[in-house]
Amino acid sequence: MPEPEVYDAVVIGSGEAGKFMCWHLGSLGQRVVVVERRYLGGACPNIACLPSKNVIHTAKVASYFRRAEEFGMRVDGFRVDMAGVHANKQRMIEGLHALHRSKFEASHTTFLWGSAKFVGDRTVDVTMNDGRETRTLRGTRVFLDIGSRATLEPIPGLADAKPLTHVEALDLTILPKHLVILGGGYVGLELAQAMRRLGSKVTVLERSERILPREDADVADGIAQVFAGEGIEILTQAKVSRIEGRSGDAVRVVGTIAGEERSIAGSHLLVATGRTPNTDGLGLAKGGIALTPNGYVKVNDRLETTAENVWAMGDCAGSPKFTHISYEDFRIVRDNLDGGHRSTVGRQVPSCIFTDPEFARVGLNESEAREKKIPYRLAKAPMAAVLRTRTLNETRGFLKALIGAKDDKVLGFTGFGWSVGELLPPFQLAMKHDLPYTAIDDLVVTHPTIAEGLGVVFSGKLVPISV
Ligand SMILES: Cc1cc2nc3c(=O)[nH]c(=O)nc-3n(C[C@H](O)[C@H](O)[C@H](O)COP(=O)(O)OP(=O)(O)OC[C@H]3O[C@@H](n4cnc5c(N)ncnc54)[C@H](O)[C@@H]3O)c2cc1C
Ligand SMILES: NC(=O)c1ccc[n+]([C@@H]2O[C@H](COP(=O)([O-])OP(=O)(O)OC[C@H]3O[C@@H](n4cnc5c(N)ncnc54)[C@H](O)[C@@H]3O)[C@@H](O)[C@H]2O)c1
Repeated sequence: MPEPEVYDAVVIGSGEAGKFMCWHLGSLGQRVVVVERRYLGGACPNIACLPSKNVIHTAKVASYFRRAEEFGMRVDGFRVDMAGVHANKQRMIEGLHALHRSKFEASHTTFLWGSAKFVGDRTVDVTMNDGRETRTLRGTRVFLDIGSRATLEPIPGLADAKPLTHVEALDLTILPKHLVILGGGYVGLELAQAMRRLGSKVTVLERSERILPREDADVADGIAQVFAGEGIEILTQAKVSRIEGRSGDAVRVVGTIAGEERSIAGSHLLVATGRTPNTDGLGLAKGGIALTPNGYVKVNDRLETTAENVWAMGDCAGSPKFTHISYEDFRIVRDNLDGGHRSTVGRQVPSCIFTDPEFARVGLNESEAREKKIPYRLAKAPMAAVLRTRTLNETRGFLKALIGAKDDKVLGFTGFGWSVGELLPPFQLAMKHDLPYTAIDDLVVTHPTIAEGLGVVFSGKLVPISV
């Protein structure tokens, strides 16, 4: 083995946690190197959160064209130019790249484009993308933030069908005639509605009894109703036995829907059936880094791996797969390096699905309360009671909060409606600092804002629900 280049910190993967670790340690004057094989700044700005929200917003613009008459406009025909949709998204990504480059430069991080592979304790070989000589790096500390990728289940014919994943779907410059989507979860639902609004025929196949199987039935039903109104076909209880043909040309999904033999033909196939950690092919065992049975890096509640002075953060560590959670992973590790005692145990995991209307949740929902036998009092109100929604012609949905059966603690909040993701923080604050729900209800909130929902949700009686 050649003599390694020694750094204070070797960061593998420039995703959310990895880049913040570089910027933090670099700003302290430490010698930091990051190895990134493809995406400057990781998945979020390149192929996941931000590009998908950009395309989703463009699709919303398209939906406004279709709704023009409702607002008193006359639009004499319009046409979606997918190359233009793509170009708009690319411009946003280029801006994000510039931002990332400036932060890596400001923190004096050495940025290496290449793939890292462990060859020993805290030591990696880097195969450089530009074909130059392999470099060997050793870190006093090593941080893994290698992310995850779309799962390709071993369904006969699936790999040969060359399906789209979110990566290719977000890079389309032509509109699929009929997009068939495997999976009615986060990726499947967000992209289903966006592609439908841009003009594709869309069919979603979900193996469970309903889309978003972990969420409450009223949320899943609400989204299903909106989708039906927009002409999106949702087929639940889908058991796919094989795929024929090729995505981009003609593809056919064969199996049963609710027990009945079916064959669904489309022009394109998108897989959105969950994630697989990028932990293969990295020689982690050579670095003394163990994996869980599901292939995630094995970590404790401080995100320490089985190798001393090696941490894993984000998707690859099996953390809930959200950018804000990867960022929180970074904060936990950062604070513990400074002598803190932060842990992943019991942390809040807020989430938002950017369908239109969007769905947001933090803490307990009704299904979990039933499952865990936690009695609660339910506050629920329609979004139409938040008067801002009437000014926007966006009255669909509801808000609900779960309050303790015997005290005024906030157990959880779920919103399905216009901009409800913005309502999460006050509930989070109350939950984190043990404030009663009345602390939220008592706020003087600007009129007319969606934030008035914070009071509206409590405007009726709290209904006791026994479980
Ligand atoms: C379509 C889509 C939309 C999403 N939307 C949202 C959203 O709106 N909000 C939200 O919170 N979350 C969203 N997510 C989830 C979110 O994108 C991920 O949870 C988050 O990006 C994970 O970040 P990370 O820090 O784990 O690593 P990543 O951002 O995945 O970064 C890992 C990096 O490591 C690099 N890498 C891997 N192996 C190696 C190696 N051997 N050598 C060198 N480099 C390597 C990869 O190239 C990658 O750049 C979305 C996901 C998808 C797929
Ligand atoms: N807005 C956001 O924050 C956002 C957006 C996109 C993705 N994400 C993150 O990325 C993760 C991955 O997203 P995802 O949509 O790939 O996974 P997911 O777990 O959210 O949903 C996958 C869905 O596919 C279904 N499924 C699995 N195998 C199937 C099969 N063979 N046939 C039909 N249905 C099948 C599952 O029952 C599930 O409902 C999410 O869980 C989330 O953490 C977040």
